[in-house]
Amino acid sequence: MSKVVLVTGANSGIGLALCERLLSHDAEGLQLCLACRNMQRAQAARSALLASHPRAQVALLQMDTSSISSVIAAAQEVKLRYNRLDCLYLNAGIMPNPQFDIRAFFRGLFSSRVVSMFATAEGILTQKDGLTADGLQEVFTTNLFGHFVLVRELEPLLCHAGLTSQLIWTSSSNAHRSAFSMGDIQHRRGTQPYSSSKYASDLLSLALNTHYNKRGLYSSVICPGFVMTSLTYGILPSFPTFLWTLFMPIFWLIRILTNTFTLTPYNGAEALFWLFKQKPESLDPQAKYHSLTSGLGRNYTQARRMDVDLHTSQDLFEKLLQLETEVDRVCSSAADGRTAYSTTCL
Ligand SMILES: NC(=O)C1=CN([C@@H]2O[C@H](COP(=O)(O)OP(=O)(O)OC[C@H]3O[C@@H](n4cnc5c(N)ncnc54)[C@H](OP(=O)(O)O)[C@@H]3O)[C@@H](O)[C@H]2O)C=CC1
Ligand SMILES: CC(C)CCC[C@@H](C)[C@H]1CC[C@H]2C3=C(CC[C@]12C)[C@@]1(C)CCC(=O)C[C@@H]1CC3
Repeated sequence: MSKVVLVTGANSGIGLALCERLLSHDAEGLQLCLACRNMQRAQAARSALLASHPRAQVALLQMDTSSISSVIAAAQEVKLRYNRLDCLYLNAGIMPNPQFDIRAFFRGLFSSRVVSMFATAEGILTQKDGLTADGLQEVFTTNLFGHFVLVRELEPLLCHAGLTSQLIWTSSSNAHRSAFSMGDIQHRRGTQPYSSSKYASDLLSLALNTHYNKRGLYSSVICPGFVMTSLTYGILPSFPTFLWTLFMPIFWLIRILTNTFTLTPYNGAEALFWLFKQKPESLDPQAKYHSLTSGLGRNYTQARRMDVDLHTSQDLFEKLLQLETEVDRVCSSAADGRTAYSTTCL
């Protein structure tokens, strides 16, 4: 029986490289569904995949993870098309308006924190977040909450008696506990919405295991390392792409110090692909699976313990459930014409 795999943010970067790797592994035994917000880019990605795997089954699904109504409509469509889902990759993500602190970077270069700075970008990167049409924080909704709603909506396809399914989150080494606050899960007030959203995905994955393992659904988290994609090009927008290419020899040298410099989307997708081949029951719910590339260019996956605890993960899960109910209430009253479609109160 062919496996049904859905990937969000599949039209570029790490998501697209993952699709390519999955099809190279098993082109005919998969039903791959690319969930993307921009159908033109999605179509281009599908054509590229079919060019190298002409017999593959590759479907497209329109979904904008920053819009809750779009996520719910997409989930409805998935339920019409498939009767089960084996693997759901929660990969779509944004880091809008990044601010790179050059001074902090140079201070870090000449400190004992240099390796950790290159691996995690701690202390050198902030972002300016915006609001979605629903009045939610954009980074939180795109990276985390839209995916949470998707999982909840797809529960009937993911939880099947006697069978197992997998959720695989693309998190980051930039996920820091210090950026996250339980009193402000959307990160309305801080300057590190990206780090906060990724730390929240680490917590949420643990909570999802607590709630769903007994129903055959397992959740894991990966970190792709530092990969050159449109997301990272956006960090230094004044840098033309060729300058990044000129830096490649420096990055290869840094890779000798920190094997987190995976650099290519293919290498970055290593842990995503590795997890697909594992028995979900055998995975550690408290581990983050890192894509790593050695100085000699060898790709491998390594599990590292996450800085998460059950109590905090449970608190976040409950807050997300509350927010889901609230968004649902606002959506239904908007549909009845009772209130404007806005959740600025959340
Ligand atoms: N590159 C890196 O070094 C690292 C990346 N990551 C994570 O990897 C994931 C993939 O990023 P990466 O491949 O680097 O970057 P890309 O920008 O290449 O890919 C991001 C993907 O997410 C999609 N996306 C963004 N916003 C939405 C939305 N609202 N609805 C649906 N899809 C959306 C993009 O679609 P569109 O083309 O329409 O914008 C694109 O397909 C992200 O979660 C990122 O945080 C984690 C650690 C390091
Ligand atoms: C010679 C200079 C131009 C080098 C600049 C390097 C930095 C731009 C990068 C060093 C560590 C990188 C990093 C990320 C972005 C780019 C760096 C800050 C991420 C934050 C990208 C997104 C993630 O999820 C984690 C990455 C950690 C490392």
